[in-house]
Amino acid sequence: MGSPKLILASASPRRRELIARLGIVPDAIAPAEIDESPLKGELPRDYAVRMAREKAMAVGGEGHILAGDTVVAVGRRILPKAEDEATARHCLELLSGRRHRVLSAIALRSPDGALREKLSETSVRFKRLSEEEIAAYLASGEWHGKAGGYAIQGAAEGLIAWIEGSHSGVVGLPLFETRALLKSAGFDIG
Ligand SMILES: Cc1cn([C@H]2C[C@H](O)[C@@H](COP(=O)(O)OP(=O)(O)OP(=O)(O)O)O2)c(=O)[nH]c1=O
Repeated sequence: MGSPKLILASASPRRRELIARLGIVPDAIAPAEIDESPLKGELPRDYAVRMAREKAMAVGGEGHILAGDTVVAVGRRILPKAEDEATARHCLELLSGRRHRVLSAIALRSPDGALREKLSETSVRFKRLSEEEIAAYLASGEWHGKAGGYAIQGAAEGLIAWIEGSHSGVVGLPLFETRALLKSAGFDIG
């Protein structure tokens, strides 16, 4: 018997590319529209898991539904997705020269209603960023729409001194956790 059907509840091309590295092509892609505001006092990891779960619940269709959510946190503080340059600058100034965490949660809803979740946690440290480095990175535009105002899969990796955890998790879909979750749901993965 082949693998069950998979629906990827995501608008992110990066999640599609990452899951392809496991040899999986989703049967359908269905972006989840949900309210992504954190609750008052919500911890970063709780927020990431809740978002992944809500995305998996928001999408319909026949098959297993996989969703993910990636959150950048400094201590208990959840950084925004940078939609404008001022926000991106603010994030980069905050991340400069210090360690932060990237929480990447995934949720898989099975046709029988069962919901499985996993969380990947990665520590990342940027070098101390000079004004020139920040200005050049802002000019690249790569921060646009990214949690925490950077994308490790682009030029920002040249500014990252150290990472411990899951590189794919930082990009948006932790492959170790995703493979384990899909396998436990009966997917045929080599
Ligand atoms: C830190 C970091 C974030 N990001 C991106 C991934 C996500 O686009 C974004 C986190 O937002 P998410 O809400 O996790 O994902 P999304 O809105 O892009 O897609 P969807 O909800 O439809 O699945 O930040 C990177 O691409 N690279 C990085 O290094």
